[in-house]
Amino acid sequence: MLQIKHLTKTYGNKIAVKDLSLHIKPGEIYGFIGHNGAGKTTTLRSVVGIQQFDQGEILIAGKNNQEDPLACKKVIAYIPDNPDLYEFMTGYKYLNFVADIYGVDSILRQENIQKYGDLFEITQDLGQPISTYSHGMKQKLAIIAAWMHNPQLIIMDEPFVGLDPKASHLLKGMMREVCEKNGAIFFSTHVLEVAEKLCDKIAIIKNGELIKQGTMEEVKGDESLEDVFLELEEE
Ligand SMILES: Nc1ncnc2c1ncn2[C@@H]1O[C@H](COP(=O)(O)OP(=O)(O)OP(=O)(O)O)[C@@H](O)[C@H]1O
Repeated sequence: MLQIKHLTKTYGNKIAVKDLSLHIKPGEIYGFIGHNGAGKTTTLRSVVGIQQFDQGEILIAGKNNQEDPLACKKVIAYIPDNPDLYEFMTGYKYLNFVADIYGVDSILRQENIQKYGDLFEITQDLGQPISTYSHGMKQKLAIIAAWMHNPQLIIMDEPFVGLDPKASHLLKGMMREVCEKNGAIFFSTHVLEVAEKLCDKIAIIKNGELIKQGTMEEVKGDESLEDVFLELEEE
């Protein structure tokens, strides 16, 4: 579903990501963890095609994201670390705007807006401008927008930040559902307890370089993910 091959990205003299390779298969929830400034956002932004990179290749469902960006964007959804939405739009307007971009038919969009609006308990707020929403409400709206076109690959940067416990629980279930339909999820998080419970596989990045990856068992063995992560950080 997603193949990152030898990705390198520099900002001036700073190497943000160095020779990073990862393979995420259909049906997998893949967690991406690392210290602040490790290179997670840089990697995710390169995958979704909103940032140029210096070297490497990224394939999404077999297509190169630089040579065929539209085909790639059609099958993915991206939730950035900060839900910077169009504040002047109402929630409804924003969801319809996203649905228009992806060509979602009117029946499916209404179903999705109703279903996820009710589940996240923001249906009654969808008529209000986004500028009046709390951080968590904006995050919920960004999640509903991401799920609007039934994407095959969902990329999320710190998706649980700002969500209340019920919404976090709901999102975890939605992530699992995507994978049961043979989709895949690649997401960054600092919440290691969530990663440990939720992820099939995990990659740990340190100073731009991948230092460990594999199934949860391969990465942590009998230890907790937190202990393994802290040990690797010390090395
Ligand atoms: N636009 C930019 N210009 C210059 N340097 C940048 C830019 N964006 C990121 N960096 C640098 O690249 C490195 C990786 O940053 P990145 O945002 O990818 O880290 P991260 O792992 O997502 O961190 P965090 O967990 O804090 O969100 C950091 O050293 C950061 O300072």
